[in-house]
Amino acid sequence: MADSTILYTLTDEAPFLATASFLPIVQAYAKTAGIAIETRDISLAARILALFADVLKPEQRVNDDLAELGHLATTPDANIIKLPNISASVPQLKAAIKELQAQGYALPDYPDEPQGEREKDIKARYGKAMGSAVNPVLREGNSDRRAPASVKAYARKHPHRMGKWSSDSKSHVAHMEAGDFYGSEQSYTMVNAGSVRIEYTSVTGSSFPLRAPVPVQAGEVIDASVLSAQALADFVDAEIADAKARGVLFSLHLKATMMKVSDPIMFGIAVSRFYAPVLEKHPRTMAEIGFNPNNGIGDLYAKLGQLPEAQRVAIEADIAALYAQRPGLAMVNSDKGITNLHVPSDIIVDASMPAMIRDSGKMWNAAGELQDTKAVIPDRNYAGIYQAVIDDCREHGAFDPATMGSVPNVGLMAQAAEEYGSHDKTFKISGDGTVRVIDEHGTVLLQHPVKAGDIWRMCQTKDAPIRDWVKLAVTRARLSNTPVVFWLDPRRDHDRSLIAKVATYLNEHDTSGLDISILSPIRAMRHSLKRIREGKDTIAATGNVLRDYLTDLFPIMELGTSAKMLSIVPLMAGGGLFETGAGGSAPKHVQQFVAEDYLRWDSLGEFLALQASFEQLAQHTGNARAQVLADALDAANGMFLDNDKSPSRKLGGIDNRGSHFWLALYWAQALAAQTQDAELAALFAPLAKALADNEGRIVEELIAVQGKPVDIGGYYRPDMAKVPTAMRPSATFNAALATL
Ligand SMILES: NC(=O)C1=CN([C@@H]2O[C@H](COP(=O)(O)OP(=O)(O)OC[C@H]3O[C@@H](n4cnc5c(N)ncnc54)[C@H](OP(=O)(O)O)[C@@H]3O)[C@@H](O)[C@H]2O)C=CC1
Ligand SMILES: O=C(O)CCC(=O)C(=O)O
Ligand SMILES: [Mg+2]
Repeated sequence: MADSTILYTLTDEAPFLATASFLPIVQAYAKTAGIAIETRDISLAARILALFADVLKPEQRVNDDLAELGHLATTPDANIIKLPNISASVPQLKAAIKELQAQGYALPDYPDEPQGEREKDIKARYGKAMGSAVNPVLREGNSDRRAPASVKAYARKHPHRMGKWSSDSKSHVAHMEAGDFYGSEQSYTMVNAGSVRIEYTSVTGSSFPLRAPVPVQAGEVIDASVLSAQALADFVDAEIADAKARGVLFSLHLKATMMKVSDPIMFGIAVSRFYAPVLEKHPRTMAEIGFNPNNGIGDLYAKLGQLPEAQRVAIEADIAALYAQRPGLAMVNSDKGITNLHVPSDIIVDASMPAMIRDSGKMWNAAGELQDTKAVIPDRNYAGIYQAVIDDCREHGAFDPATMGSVPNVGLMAQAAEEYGSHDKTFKISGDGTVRVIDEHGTVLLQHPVKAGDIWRMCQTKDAPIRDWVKLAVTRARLSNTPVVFWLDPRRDHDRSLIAKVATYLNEHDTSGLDISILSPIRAMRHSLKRIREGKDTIAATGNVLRDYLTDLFPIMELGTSAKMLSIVPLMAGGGLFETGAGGSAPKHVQQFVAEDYLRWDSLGEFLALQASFEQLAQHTGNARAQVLADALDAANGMFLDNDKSPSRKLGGIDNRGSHFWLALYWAQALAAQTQDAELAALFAPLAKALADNEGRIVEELIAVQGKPVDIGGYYRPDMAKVPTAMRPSATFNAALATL
């Protein structure tokens, strides 16, 4: 890679569309400082194509850009801007395969139940594109996510609407009391580097390894835990009955995308229990059509079409009768009849719980009204934090974005830390027995009795990332003069291992005058909420899961969205990975765009990431102009916020494309006005003038296209001839940019 190169990722859905409008601006401006902005395609479609190069025609083959970026992330030269991408559930994966096949790619179908070696290989390959397959590869550093001061000031000036809370809200979180991962966790800190084997022994005494030995480093923390399938099923049954008795909606919140092995199984158990009367009445039909509850009840609806009319109608009637007896299900889309149990990727806990909390603790019912809800989050490791927020809102009312403080996050994330790296060590257990983790000397480090159907998993957390995480927390506390709380639970074995390491590594730093504490997650939540109501900030230093949860929760409460977050990953090898915002790829936005040519995606996260990326490049390469670009972009971001140029939600205002115009204008103006680099100022002065002079016309051209359906020639792999046309509809703006 040339010195002055920034790699900008092409991803999926809304952020991909936004890139078609924003990237030409960035490339034009960056060029003036000799900076090349190259793209790398890590979309779901591109990742699938890279995995199946051997079955494609030579001209259809694509480079494995993700592997390239993953390697780069371990080098000091890395400067990567990473937009959110799809972490595909099985239904999404199948839809992407179908679309690519229709576009002429000879990909094999996804085999649900692989027969023979060839199909097993196909399924294993698709498995690599499934779920959270990108972030863990790139995240070779820990996470620093926060609302920059300008963004916080904007939110205080323009507080978003927060649903009112009432003290008699019946909404609550339900979790298991036993038999979950929390209750069974065991942890061990490796003394020496080497490897461990994961061995299953049946009750009859036969043993086999569940996978190849796992390499481990000295000082690495390994954990194992097991979730009882029976206990989960019993729990779900009880919660269905309780939701009915209390007259609240039933909703399930998991992370089936990122926890791609465990959580689809848990989701499937909930689907099986909720629809048990129907599924148990028609077992043969269910097997015939190949219904898999792990893919959601949407899979059943999709497959019912294969049945003869009479049979289909009978099952549909049984489902309708079941709905009359069951508690109401929370809806993902009540207009379209999409329930909380339809597709596992529709109820991703990090985004779905904050949305509920923002909406007065309610979710949508089938009639399209908001209603109190039972949020089912089975495992106790993290469920309690959401109950703490609900308790706080019931007692004190909704949070006030105009006055509330902030909770920045320093997250332990590097090298697939903790649960988020566990999917290749997570197993659905085939029969009753024991699972053991054994070192090279034959010493049993961890062991659990298991039953058929249970989910057993092992997590790994390497020592260097823990040390780096503590350092990052101290650095952020010092730089921002903010107290830091480590969210660690002394009742968890893993967290106790971490508490010991945190104590050790804190000693490596000058912590004089800093306020550093360790609290269990529920206490840490209560403490942070109390302070936030007083307008005070508290850094949350958390593990990987809480990082994910809190960096949607707090931004959504404080800023109305996680799109406005600065999300930096200082890579341990010295480079920088700049994530954009803390949210996802917003599928709902694409639906709206295709229907009415209006994209409400907010690119502020991209703007913030770009500023940080230019700054890193300036420091790493000594390119002074990169710093001028960064400073001017910082000023432009301030102007953008002051003038409230984020896309509005509805047709008629400026959308994502319009917001890019304003950013380009403010950035050009800031570059023309700066005095550090006179040549650069002279270069941007005519553009700044042209954009300002033509503002009315450009905005008009951008708004004129709205209101009609738009064809982008594909969802997972849109047509690259159609997308730029759709995303760059202002001839005047395009012509002005071309003069640079
Ligand atoms: N870093 C990553 O790569 C991440 C990827 N994902 C992936 O994204 C997909 C969707 O996930 P989901 O959990 O639904 O979460 P999303 O964050 O995509 O969507 C939830 C809602 O958040 C709002 N939102 C998020 N980002 C923006 C933005 N930049 N501008 C405006 N609004 C925004 C939208 O609200 P509204 O509709 O009200 O405007 C959106 O509907 C999944 O495939 C998931 O795996 C998820 C999280 C992170
Ligand atoms: O990688 C994913 O699937 C989601 C990542 C995510 O939600 C986050 O990091 O906040
Ligand atoms: Mg998240």
